[in-house]
Amino acid sequence: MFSVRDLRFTYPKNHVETIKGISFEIKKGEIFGFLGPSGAGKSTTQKILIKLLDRYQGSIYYDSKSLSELNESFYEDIGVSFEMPIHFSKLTAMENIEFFLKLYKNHADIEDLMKSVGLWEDRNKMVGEFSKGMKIRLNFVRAMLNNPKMLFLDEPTNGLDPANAMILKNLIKAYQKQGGTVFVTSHIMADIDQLCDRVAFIVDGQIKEIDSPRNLKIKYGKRTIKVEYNENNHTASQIFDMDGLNENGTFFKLLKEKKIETIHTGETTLEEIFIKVTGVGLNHA
Ligand SMILES: Nc1ncnc2c1ncn2[C@@H]1O[C@H](COP(=O)(O)OP(=O)(O)OP(=O)(O)O)[C@@H](O)[C@H]1O
Repeated sequence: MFSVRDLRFTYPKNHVETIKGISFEIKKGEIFGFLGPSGAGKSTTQKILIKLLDRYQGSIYYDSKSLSELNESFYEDIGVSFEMPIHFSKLTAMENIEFFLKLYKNHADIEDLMKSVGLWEDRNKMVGEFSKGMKIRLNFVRAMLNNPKMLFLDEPTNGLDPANAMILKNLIKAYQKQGGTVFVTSHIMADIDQLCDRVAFIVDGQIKEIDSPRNLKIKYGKRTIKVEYNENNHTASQIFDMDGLNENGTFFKLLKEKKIETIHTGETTLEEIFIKVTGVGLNHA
């Protein structure tokens, strides 16, 4: 869907590059994430991809066409959500939708869309009366009004409580199931882990690693197993190497003779991997 090669960008008044030669591809139908600390260049990259910033160096292709040569029709293809919900609170949900629908030639089936987010019954309520969760769902509807082939989401769960964050993540996954492609930025490791098919680690305008969260965990995770068991009414534990486990006599003896409490693989979290790969934490500014 997108192919980005050696992208470089400097803000007009800055002397140093904000984006320092990054390359990546976003495949059709995938949820692709940019994970990085504040100031890494996530929003800047998104703004370039949605043609809000130009004068970049390098090449960007969208659906095999050079992004710089695409006209306004590009906006018929994409949906964007860069903000916490902002709606006209004195208008009903439907009035809000009708207002923004006028911006597009392509129109989604609004009844379907509103039903899919569970807001159809509330369509004639004033948005001012909506709960935070309802506003978030309405914001998602706004990004979907033109039936986009691709969604751009900047820090979508920032400031949301876990329940509302989950609502939003489920909507994003449902969109993907229907064939949509998503580019999402976040500094929240759990979002990326739960949502993304592939993730790029970005720090200081550079991509340090790109892969699926699962592959990253396999690549950087510890190949160990920790067994916790009861020993004289206390919890004891032993760590075993996963390699050669099928021939490890001590491991089998433990399973046979002790009351096992837990068995865990030595999985590394994405955050730990991020620090390992980039040398900085996700909250580093
Ligand atoms: N309009 C601008 N003019 C000059 N510099 C800017 C501008 N917008 C952003 N920057 C700088 O570019 C760098 C990258 O910013 P960007 O917003 O892309 O980071 P980010 O990874 O999205 O961070 P955050 O998670 O805080 O949004 C930062 O150093 C920021 O100060």
